[in-house]
Amino acid sequence: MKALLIGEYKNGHIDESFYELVGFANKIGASSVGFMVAPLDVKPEYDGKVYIADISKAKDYNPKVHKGLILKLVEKENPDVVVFSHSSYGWDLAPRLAAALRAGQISEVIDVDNGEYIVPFCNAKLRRKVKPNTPKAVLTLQSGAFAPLKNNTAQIEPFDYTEEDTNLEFQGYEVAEKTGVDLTKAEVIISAGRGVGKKENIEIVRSLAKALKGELGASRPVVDAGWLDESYQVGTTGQTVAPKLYIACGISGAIQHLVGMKKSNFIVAINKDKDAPIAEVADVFVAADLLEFIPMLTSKLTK
Ligand SMILES: Cc1cc2nc3c(=O)[nH]c(=O)nc-3n(C[C@H](O)[C@H](O)[C@H](O)COP(=O)(O)OP(=O)(O)OC[C@H]3O[C@@H](n4cnc5c(N)ncnc54)[C@H](O)[C@@H]3O)c2cc1C
Repeated sequence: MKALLIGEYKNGHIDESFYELVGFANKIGASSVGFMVAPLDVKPEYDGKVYIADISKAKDYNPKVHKGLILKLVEKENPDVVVFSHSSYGWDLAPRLAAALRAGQISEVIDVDNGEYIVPFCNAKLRRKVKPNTPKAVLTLQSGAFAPLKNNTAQIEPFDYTEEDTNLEFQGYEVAEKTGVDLTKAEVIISAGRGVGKKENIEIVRSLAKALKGELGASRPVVDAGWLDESYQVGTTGQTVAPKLYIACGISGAIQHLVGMKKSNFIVAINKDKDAPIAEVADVFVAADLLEFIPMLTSKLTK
């Protein structure tokens, strides 16, 4: 098995997600080569060869140009799998590449089992195993699903730029405006999940946050339901946090939530389902109905 790992270079540095692709290749026992559009003097910490297309010519992003480069490299290296991060770059480029290669595309891989790729579905409530039935496959990997792997400085090989596309011009990155609460600086976060049941019950979690002098956070369904605004959301499409203490209340532990909070120093999960996946990352798991347990805990703390 050979993997072509597509890294991303953004705002002056290699995106750390590249090393998760390296970790993935290592996990499946594949040999690998890397590729990224970057300055030619970039230094990926990767034990192997990384092809670099000059970013001053190919620009940060242009789907036609970047696809053209990768197609050329696929011809040269003949990988079995081309691997992207499940980022906006990967979302846009992986399907284009798969269509051009007539290869199966598997999005949001979170694990591998005996040659089958595991991906979430039904809003990540369930997982299924998928196996491509084409000789090559194009994958995107969910961020945080594979442990990053860094090695020595890579051997760099400049990769020629030939494609041109004058119809599109890269305009730059725009950072989404931050409104509301900034959870990235909080030392204590108490997050409410769908398990709170209804908007009014958010107050139960808010009281605990107040008693612990912490900030209130939320999983996505709580935001989608309009119980809290999106500035409270933790996860892939919310904030990434690393507080000293994170208490997940009625949160199942979907990968998209875990990615945003699993670097917390100490994690407590309160969940009535003792088999909830959040148990895998929790230091303390309280198997209880949060509607009974949290008011008791808050009253002890405020006595
Ligand atoms: C592209 C994409 C991006 C996403 N981005 C994010 C993101 O940034 N952040 C995010 O959080 N999610 C995100 N999601 C959604 C994610 O996949 C999950 O659906 C979501 O995290 C589940 O939220 P939850 O754990 O609150 O709800 P559920 O999965 O419904 O879990 C509720 C939990 O509460 C427990 N529970 C129920 N009642 C009680 C009670 N009375 N007491 C105690 N426990 C109880 C249940 O046992 C269950 O474990 C994303 C999904 C997609 C597809």
